[in-house]
Amino acid sequence: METIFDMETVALDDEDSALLIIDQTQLPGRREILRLKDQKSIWNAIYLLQVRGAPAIGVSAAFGIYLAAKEITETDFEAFYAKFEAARDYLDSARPTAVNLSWALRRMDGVVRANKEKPVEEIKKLLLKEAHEIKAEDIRVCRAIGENGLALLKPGMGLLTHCNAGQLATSKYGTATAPMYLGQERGYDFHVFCDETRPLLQGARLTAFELTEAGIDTTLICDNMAPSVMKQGWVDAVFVGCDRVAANGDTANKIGTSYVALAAKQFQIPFYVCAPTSTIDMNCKTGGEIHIELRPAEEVTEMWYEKRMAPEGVKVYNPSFDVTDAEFITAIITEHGVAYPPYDVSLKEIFDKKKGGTEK
Ligand SMILES: CSC[C@@H](O)[C@@H](O)C(=O)COP(=O)(O)O
Repeated sequence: METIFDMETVALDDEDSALLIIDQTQLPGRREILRLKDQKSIWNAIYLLQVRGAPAIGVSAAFGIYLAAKEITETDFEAFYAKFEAARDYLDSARPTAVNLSWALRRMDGVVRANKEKPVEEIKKLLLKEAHEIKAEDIRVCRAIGENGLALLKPGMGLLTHCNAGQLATSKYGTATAPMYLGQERGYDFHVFCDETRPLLQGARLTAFELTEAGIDTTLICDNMAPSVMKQGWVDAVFVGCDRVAANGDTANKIGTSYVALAAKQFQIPFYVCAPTSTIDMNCKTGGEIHIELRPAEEVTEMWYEKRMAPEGVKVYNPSFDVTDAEFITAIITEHGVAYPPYDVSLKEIFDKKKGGTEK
């Protein structure tokens, strides 16, 4: 039977002008590939979390804006660019916190602006190439994060993760899960605890699913059980992903992450953030500047339950992310190396190293 690792989280069918995604809202029960052919359905897929996770959103946006550009019939650059900009801003409005969305769209926009002297048809080809490169880069970046993360671990360790920063959130390997997958390949025999991650259950539905599918020893826990599991000495390190890292190391990730970090600090367990440099926003000085997405009340009161479980009329506060202060983060693992506090210095060094290389 086809496993989730035989499927692509995000792909492009250029011939059919369609963005292909695994519908993550159906997992683990159904493995359905959606073919998205218009901008509204791509926007909806991002907003409704049919495709989710910061890097996967970035790759979807890159293919999405390419498809939008392909549809534009104007051959005059100014007329083409006016429509391109409108499509770019529309996609960018789907979700605010994961910086990879605007990062990928900015990168695609850069291709258009840098080639404005060329015929529009040529620009479209360059956009296609750039979108494929963003995806290929995502795979290389996740693998490098996996190697850098694994170097911090020993065989037989107990790990804990929150939300899904896995293969389903990226093009391959995941970020927080990459050291787990590489460890599995190399016989490390990790034991992984997955927080279920209320309210949308990305940990239960997605992380527990992909880790068990990979044959990794996995235990699902409710979010409020992490301190108890830590107290019993079952967790040697926490690995989480991120949606936006500020220049001082403050990190926005799925709601509940900061509570895991607090518990890890209490039990002196290293707390690692796995961060592609595309998720580090050096223009954002501190976590206080990060726009936290608020989501509909129904996600808390009734979604995933057969019957509504909360009283009608109750007020609901449903932020999708929280910010973990830098002081709770042991290290930030990037594709260019591991950054330790003080992050304002070490993250700058990581970017200097990146500039010396070929990646954007
Ligand atoms: C490598 S994915 C990192 C983050 O995007 C992930 O941890 C997360 O918070 C995802 O939130 P989601 O709302 O499911 O998109």
